[in-house]
Amino acid sequence: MSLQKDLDFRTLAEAFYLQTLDQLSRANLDEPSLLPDWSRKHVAVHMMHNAEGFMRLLHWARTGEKTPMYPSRDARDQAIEDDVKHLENGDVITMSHEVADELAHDLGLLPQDRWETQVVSGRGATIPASDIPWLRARECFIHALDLNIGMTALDFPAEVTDRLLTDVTSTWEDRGEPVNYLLHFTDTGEDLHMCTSEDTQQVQVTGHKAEVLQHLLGRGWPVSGRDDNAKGGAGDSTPRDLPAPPQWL
Ligand SMILES: O=C(O)/C=C/C(=O)CC(=O)C(=O)O
Repeated sequence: MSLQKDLDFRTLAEAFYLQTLDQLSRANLDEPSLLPDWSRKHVAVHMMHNAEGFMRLLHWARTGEKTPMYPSRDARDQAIEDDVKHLENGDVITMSHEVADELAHDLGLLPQDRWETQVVSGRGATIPASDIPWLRARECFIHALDLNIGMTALDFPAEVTDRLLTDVTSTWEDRGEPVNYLLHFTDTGEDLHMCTSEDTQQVQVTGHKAEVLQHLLGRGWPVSGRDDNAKGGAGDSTPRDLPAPPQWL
C-alpha cells in the first residue's frame, strides 16, 4: 500500500470520525459508547490523545529525539480518565477538530526520507513512521462506530473494509490466536477461509462483507433495514447464533 494512499485514507477517516462526533450534543457525549465502561466522551478524549501521541511519534521520526506515544499504558488510561473528568464536553468537541488539524499539519512536515524511521507504537510495536497514517485512519473509522450513534461498517468505503479484514487476520495470525472462520460475503459472492488453527471448530459467518467485518471487530452485527439482516442474516449462520470473536486488538 502506498504512503499517499494511507495519507488519503487518514484524511477521509478523520472527516468520517469528526462528522460522527459533530452529531452529538454536549449532553449526549456523557452517554455510553459501544466500549465497556467507556462513555462517548472517553472515546472522544482517547481520540484526541491518540492524535497527540502520533504527533509525538512524528516528532521522533523528524528529529531523532525519542518521544514515546505515551509514558506507559497505565499513564495513557489515567490521562483519559483525568480529561473525561476535567474537560467541558463542548471543549472536547472543539479540541477534537483542532488536534486533527494539528496532526494533518505534522504529517505534512515529515520529510520524504524520514518516513522509514523506526518508532514505537502505543502498543509497544516497533513500526516505521509510514505506518502512522493508516493506524490513525483505523482508529478514526472504528471509534466512529464506538461513538454509538448508529454508524456502522456498512458506512465504510469498500477499500477500508478490505483493509480492515486483512488487519484482523494478520493480527490474529501474529498473536497466534486460534480461529477458524469460513466467511461468505453475500455482496461480493466471495468466500474467505480465515484460519490460524485447523483444530479449532469452524465458525461460518454469512453476510455483507462490512457486516462480517463489524462482527469480527467485536462491534456486534449492524442493525440495518436490509431484509436478510432483519431475518437474522442469510445463509448458514445467523448472527444471533454466532459466538463472540476473540478480541482483535
Ligand atoms: O493499532 C495499533 O497497532 C496501534 C495503535 C496505537 O499505537 C495507538 C494506541 O494504542 C492508543 O492510542 O491507545
